[in-house]
Amino acid sequence: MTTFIPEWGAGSGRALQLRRVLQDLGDGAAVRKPLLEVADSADFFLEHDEHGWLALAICPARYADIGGGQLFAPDGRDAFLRYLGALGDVLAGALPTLVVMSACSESDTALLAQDAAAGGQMTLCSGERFAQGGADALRVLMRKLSARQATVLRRRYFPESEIAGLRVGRRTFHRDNSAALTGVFLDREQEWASKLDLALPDEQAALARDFSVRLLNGVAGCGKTLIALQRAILLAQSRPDQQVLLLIHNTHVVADLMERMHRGHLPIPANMQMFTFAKWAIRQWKAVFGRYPQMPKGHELLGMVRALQPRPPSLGLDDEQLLEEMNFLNEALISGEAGYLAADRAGRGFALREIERSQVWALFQQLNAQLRARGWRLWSAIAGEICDAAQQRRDTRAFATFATFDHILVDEAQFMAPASLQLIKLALRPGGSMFLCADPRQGFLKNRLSWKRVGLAVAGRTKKLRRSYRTTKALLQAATRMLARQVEEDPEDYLAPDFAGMDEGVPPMLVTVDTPQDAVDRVANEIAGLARQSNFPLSSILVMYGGRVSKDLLYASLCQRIGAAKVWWLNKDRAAPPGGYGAEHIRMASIDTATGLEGTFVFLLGVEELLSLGGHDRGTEVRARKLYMAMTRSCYRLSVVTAQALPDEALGDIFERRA
Ligand SMILES: Nc1ncnc2c1ncn2[C@@H]1O[C@H](COP(=O)(O)OP(=O)(O)OP(=O)(O)O)[C@@H](O)[C@H]1O
Repeated sequence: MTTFIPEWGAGSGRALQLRRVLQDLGDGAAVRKPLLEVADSADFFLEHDEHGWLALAICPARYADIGGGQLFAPDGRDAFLRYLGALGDVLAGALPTLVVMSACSESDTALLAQDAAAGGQMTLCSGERFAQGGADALRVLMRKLSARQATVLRRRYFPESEIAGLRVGRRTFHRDNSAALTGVFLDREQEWASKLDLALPDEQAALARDFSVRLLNGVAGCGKTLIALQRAILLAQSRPDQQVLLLIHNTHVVADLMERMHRGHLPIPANMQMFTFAKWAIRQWKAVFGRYPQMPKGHELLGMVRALQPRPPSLGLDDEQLLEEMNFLNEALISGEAGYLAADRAGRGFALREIERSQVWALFQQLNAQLRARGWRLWSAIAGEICDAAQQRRDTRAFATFATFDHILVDEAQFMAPASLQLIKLALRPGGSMFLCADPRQGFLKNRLSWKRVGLAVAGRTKKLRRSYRTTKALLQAATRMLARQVEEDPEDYLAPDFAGMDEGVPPMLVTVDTPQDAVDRVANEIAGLARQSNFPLSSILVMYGGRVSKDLLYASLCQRIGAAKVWWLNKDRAAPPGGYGAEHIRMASIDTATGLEGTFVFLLGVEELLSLGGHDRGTEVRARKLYMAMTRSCYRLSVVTAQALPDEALGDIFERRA
């Protein structure tokens, strides 16, 4: 089937007829319509894997308007000739162009063609002939373009699909400079996904009175973040009177994207904003309540929870589990005990009987009262409090400074709680659109929740992407095998990766050392070795650490080996690298905040806890998903360094072991 980019809905009779012909081009063909204003553009650009390219222009002018026959009216004729001249000018005439004179008869079109002396790569035909000739006639007219010509064409008419500022990835050290000349673009499926619903006929757009939602489900590294970013920019550029918001889960990814945009010379349009959800939610809270929310520090909060627990604890929950359950109450927007007793806690990892739920509810009330007395609140309460306030006032327009948007795009939506999604919905203007990107396999932070349960009708509005551009086959297979062994996937969300055509690569490596200090030394040594090889940019190196090593020691060792200005500790220098954008640096991040990041060479240490898999409880599932996320950060080589010997059978067929 021909891929229409953007997809067309049912339109007028004439559009349907056109679509029918183009549809017959079949598999391997794409029909692109420029979405940004480009002077003198044809209406469509047809690309066929075997036959090449063809520009297609539909000219609705009638013969008399152009001044056909012997009485050529100079104005109409000149304008028509200028129109043809501009169309034929693309790629110095190398691109064949078909102009369909949709309102002219066959004979009139023949006269026009003669008179206009359209020749070479320019063909004129009547609407009738176009319908008769069908896709076969189009294939005959198509011509292959060189990679460079195709790049010039795509940069001119579809600049939004070019991947700017591409940094890591295996091609970085293949020293493939040809990418600069031939460009790297979203693949057809990605481009299609990035432009879904962007050319709805008016009658369909009017149907989306409330708001429209799309879900992009994709395997790790299939380009979800990229697609969300490109779509947000395109929306902002093509609809300058509308407001666009891109929400990203991870602060580091925002910083990383800013750096990438800086490198690709891509400015953020004035009507687009990019935030982490947390930062945005705090701003919205302030807009509603007039001040910034205050929250206790982690240890203060745990202390309060501990003090609440009866002694000896009768609930069988440790302090962290109790706090997690209280956060669940906020995140699931549960507002009363009855609601809690009836709530679906599937996937929470521990069961609670009715009497226990009542106890938790009472403790939750006590904690909230204590927090309130100090002017504090749980972070998890932020989104729900705004939603409640909106409900009481019935309308968010009552909050003068509450920001609303025409389009909201959410990356890593698998981490969003129902309350967060509710807040996002609240910020959507009527008729707005919501575009969610998710990889359910990496969803280790939130409990299994279906989109339906959070009020988002994504059935039939979900696109799945299975091809990873980041990792190698060996790495993705290893991560997939590890996860499959530990986690029973939800069939609704299951997404089998497509391994076809991937670089083979080598399996991940597991290095066992004696102590956590040795693990730090080993990683610092390897990185110093890589840094000495001038063909590996430092930015291709990512170090992720877990709780079993000293992060300060790791940072100090790396700084000592390669220089403090060359180590970007993302959890410390949150917004920008120490040497500023554009400078070379390795990146170091806690595994808890590494979602969305990537590196050609990835080092993972201090994660012994994650490697002790086994069993099928919720804790194991959470650890396995986290390990899966971490393993799929690597584009090429992954080294895991552990200070704890693992039994051979544990991860024997997942990792290649090294001493
Ligand atoms: N068509 C493409 N051609 C070349 N590189 C691509 C293409 N699509 C994506 N990439 C690259 O693949 C990498 C992964 O993309 P991205 O981070 O957007 O994936 P993701 O689906 O968000 O991953 P994850 O969910 O695992 O964080 C990026 O380096 C991106 O630039």
